[in-house]
Amino acid sequence: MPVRKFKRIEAGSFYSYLSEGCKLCRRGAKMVLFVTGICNNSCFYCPISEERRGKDVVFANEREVKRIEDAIEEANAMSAEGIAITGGEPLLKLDRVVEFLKTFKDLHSHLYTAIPAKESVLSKLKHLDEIRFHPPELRNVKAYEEPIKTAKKLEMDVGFEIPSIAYSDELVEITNKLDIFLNLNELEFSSTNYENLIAKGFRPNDHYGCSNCDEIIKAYAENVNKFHYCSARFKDKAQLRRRLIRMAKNLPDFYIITREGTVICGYIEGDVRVIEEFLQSKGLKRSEDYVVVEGGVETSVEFVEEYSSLLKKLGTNVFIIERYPTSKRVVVEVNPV
Ligand SMILES: C[S@@+](CC[C@H](N)C(=O)[O-])C[C@H]1O[C@@H](n2cnc3c(N)ncnc32)[C@H](O)[C@@H]1O
Ligand code: SF4
Repeated sequence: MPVRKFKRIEAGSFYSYLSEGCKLCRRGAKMVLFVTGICNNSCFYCPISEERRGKDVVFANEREVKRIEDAIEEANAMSAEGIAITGGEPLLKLDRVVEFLKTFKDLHSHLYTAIPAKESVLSKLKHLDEIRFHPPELRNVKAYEEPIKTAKKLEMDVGFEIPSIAYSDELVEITNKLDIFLNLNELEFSSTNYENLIAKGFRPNDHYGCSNCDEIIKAYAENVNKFHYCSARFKDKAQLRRRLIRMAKNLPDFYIITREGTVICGYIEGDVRVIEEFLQSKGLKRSEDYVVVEGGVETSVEFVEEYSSLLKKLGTNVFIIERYPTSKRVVVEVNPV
């Protein structure tokens, strides 16, 4: 990979230009707002999961959003400094986007879209700081020239963002001519695009990125002035891990935070009323020393180790678990005490 003008190389990612949205994202400080799973395009590489694809669902990171308060709660849980508005196609739900922009107007915002939106639409996106256009399958790139000019006029930072599927002379020419940035994502494999990508000749690497896209990446890197390449490994190893650590730090102190951003704690499974009575009799305070979760209570490792026999006599099951600090609490390891 060429290194001539690139500022930093980390986990395979490198850049000559980094937008404010990318700076925050690299620090794990962006909350991803998935505005709708609906989209009128059908890119062969679209990575959207079955759970979301084609469905009018809203998520803030992994948390399903039924009311705007759910998104606010998630933003607080990770001390978000910015929002990344995506989908599906967010501009198909313009009112929702406008509402999110208003709610989070004090945070940095960037939006992904495959629609070459007109001024009548773009001008409604008040408070939007940054916009990234994606011409589906790199077709009809010219259609984005006017929207790019309009977005610049509206004082947004503007760029293209595409996966590394092919080199496009036209896209590079417009990027340099209009002095915008290009974010090139390493083409990522998912369960929903895997067969399509294999059929087109792409091959996955260890990080579900692309093992045979190097020539395409190199060509963009050599020809685009404001360039940023974001690898699948970087997204997983740095970006996600940093967001997890931010979330973990907002949990009560009894959780042990690992380098990967997971947390380790004691988990007491059983009748919450009985467990709470016991914990409080030992001087533990709710929210500070223990947390009520689905199916039981989480508390410190030391506590469950010390009181496991008594807790079992109360009819509970006692474990030490390692889990993600996210709203879904995905458990990665369980050890009975
Ligand atoms: C999934 S799209 C959703 C928003 C909007 N529909 C769009 O296409 O811009 C968000 C971003 O993911 C990028 N993308 C799509 N498929 C990808 C893949 N398989 N690997 C890496 N990036 C991908 C797109 O270029 C876009 O910038
Ligand atoms: S435009 Fe975006 S959401 Fe729609 S199919 Fe393409 S990548 Fe997926």
